[in-house]
Amino acid sequence: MTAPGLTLCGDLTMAGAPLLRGLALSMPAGQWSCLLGPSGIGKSTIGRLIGGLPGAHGLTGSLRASDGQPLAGRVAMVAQDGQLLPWADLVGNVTIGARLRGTRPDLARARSLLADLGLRGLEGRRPGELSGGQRQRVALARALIEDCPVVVLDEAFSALDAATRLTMQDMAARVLAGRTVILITHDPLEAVRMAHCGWLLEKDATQPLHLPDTPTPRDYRAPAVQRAQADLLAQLHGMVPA
Ligand SMILES: Nc1ncnc2c1ncn2[C@@H]1O[C@H](COP(=O)(O)OP(=O)(O)OP(=O)(O)O)[C@@H](O)[C@H]1O
Repeated sequence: MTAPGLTLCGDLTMAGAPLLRGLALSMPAGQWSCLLGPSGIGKSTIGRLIGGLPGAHGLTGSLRASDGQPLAGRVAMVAQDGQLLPWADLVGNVTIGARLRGTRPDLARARSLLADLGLRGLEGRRPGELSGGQRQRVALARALIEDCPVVVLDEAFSALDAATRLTMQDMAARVLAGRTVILITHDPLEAVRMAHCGWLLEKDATQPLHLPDTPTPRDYRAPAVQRAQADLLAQLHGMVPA
């Protein structure tokens, strides 16, 4: 699997009204690109656009993969709440894509992915019998089984406590290595730990993030990480009306 880079240029609308103008985002192949910005600015809308999900949004401009091939069928999404099926067990949740397509689900691979993500022995449980962190791992397994080269993580770790979040971020970096990841987050530390590049979104401007030039996932204790986190938090704080 070779992951393409993505470029998104132009103006985004929501229900016919302007949402984000002058986008010029270049998301490198096989790396993590982060989208940050105030609530309601349009981060998830960009995720849905990349994922090809329907909605009231429109783009005047272009969204292209660097290999020139269509993106359809090559993007997996992991959402904040995991969007698991409450009545299906974990294997049923992980294999839902195949079932919906009417193809034979790969049950062995589903079990193997669940085991890789630390969920061995829980395969027969329903999502309601799991912790929030375990549910997030099931959502990640469901994205991984599709073997898509592009993965959108939309607030995928936001429901977790701080320590579990760090563990999940490290695990995601490991299992998603080589894929092009779009990380949508509210958390400046998550952006600074995980992203190779990123942008702070504003209605009419897109500012690149200043991230440490070190390998990811970065150590949250490193002075450069702490400085970048504080600077980003100050920028975000300045964008919230008093
Ligand atoms: N179907 C819709 N019809 C009209 N407006 C919508 C629709 N879906 C979303 N919006 C609006 O589009 C804007 C962008 O929403 P989006 O979910 O992309 O923001 P976000 O930056 O991800 O926000 P948050 O950080 O709060 O999740 C918001 O103002 C939202 O109210």
